[in-house]
Amino acid sequence: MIEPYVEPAAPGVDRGLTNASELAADKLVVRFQGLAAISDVSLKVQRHEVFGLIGPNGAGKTTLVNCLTGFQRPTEGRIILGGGDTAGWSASRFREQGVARTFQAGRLFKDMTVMENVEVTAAGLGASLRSARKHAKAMLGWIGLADKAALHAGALAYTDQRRLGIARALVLSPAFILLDEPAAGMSDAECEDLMELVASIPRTFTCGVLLIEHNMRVVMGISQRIHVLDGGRTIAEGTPDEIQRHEAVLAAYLGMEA
Ligand SMILES: Nc1ncnc2c1ncn2[C@@H]1O[C@H](COP(=O)(O)OP(=O)(O)OP(=O)(O)O)[C@@H](O)[C@H]1O
Repeated sequence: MIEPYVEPAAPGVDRGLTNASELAADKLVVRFQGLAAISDVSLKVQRHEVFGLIGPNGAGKTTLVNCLTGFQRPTEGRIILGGGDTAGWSASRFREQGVARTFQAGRLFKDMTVMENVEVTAAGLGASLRSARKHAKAMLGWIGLADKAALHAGALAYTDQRRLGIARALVLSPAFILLDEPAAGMSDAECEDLMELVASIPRTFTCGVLLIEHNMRVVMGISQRIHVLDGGRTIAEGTPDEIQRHEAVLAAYLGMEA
């Protein structure tokens, strides 16, 4: 059961970073030395939803998320945040404007405590240390890591490291959070907890979620809409029910464990 999130009385991190109701890719193309990793992909993530992004290995999911967060410049096309073009924005500008992400590899400060990991992230956006600490504490309580706040991040079990990554992204008070395979390596029971947690993000934080996930039970269970890539191209978009019956999707996954 997830605890209610209690926002600290004096938030140091501005919650109104952006009023954007949508984060969109418009006719996106990314080429690496001539190889098209993304070809003419358009999608829109809305602030009230969990939006799943799936596709076989090498489909272009991470490249797309890299573009949506300023880690990769599109070769063609645009990334639009709340109707405004983001051309030329750095990754830190995306973060400041309310687009946060987690990474497959975690990227935690392993020698710092769990609390410090969240605190420095909040402080990095300009919050005072006191207010960053308040936020970090509230966030760790919500995500279920309060009792591990004093441990080194490197000492956490893998699944708790994933939670910490999400806590760090959420403490930035984002309008959108992009989660790269949060369920990787988790047991069925851990996946259940994660599903409950991720599904609650839009209403708890007024924050849209883009979820890359290979675990079909997770992505089908909590996404309102799902976009499917294969070989850098869009092959389908729809509700979980529609996607599970979609012929091109079934063909793309044929022979793969889904
Ligand atoms: N920096 C890069 N330089 C060259 N090619 C790249 C680079 N990044 C990705 N690619 C290629 O682009 C294609 C899409 O890769 P990407 O990692 O986006 O796929 P993915 O759907 O996230 O895969 P996975 O599910 O395995 O993480 C692949 O063919 C990959 O080899």
